[in-house]
Amino acid sequence: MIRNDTQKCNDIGEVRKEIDRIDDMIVKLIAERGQYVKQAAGFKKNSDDVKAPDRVEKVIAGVRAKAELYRADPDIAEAVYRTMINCFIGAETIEFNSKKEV
Ligand SMILES: O=C(O)C(=O)C[C@]1(C(=O)O)C=C[C@@H](O)C=C1
Repeated sequence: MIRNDTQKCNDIGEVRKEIDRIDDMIVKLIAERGQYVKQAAGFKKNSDDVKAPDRVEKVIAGVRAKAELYRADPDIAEAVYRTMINCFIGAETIEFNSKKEV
């Protein structure tokens, strides 16, 4: 759930409790996203397909637009996504190579 009604915190403990709550959601979503990225490997023919640079740029453009909509910093969203997708390409490459060997 997206909450735009952020709470006014009274101390750093309250701030960190909210950050920990949000991190729990983010990590769960990274895990879920990762499962779909692994599945993507099964539909690809070669390592260029795995890297899919055109798709990466589409994802980044979409993420920047969503960041504007939700009042997040688009540069932060892009940097986070570029790092995350690079890591996912690594995981997808391992998955792709393991399927090839079967
Ligand atoms: O869309 C794909 O083809 C994916 O494999 C997913 C994904 C991503 O994490 O968004 C990962 C690897 C590719 O570089 C492109 C995008």
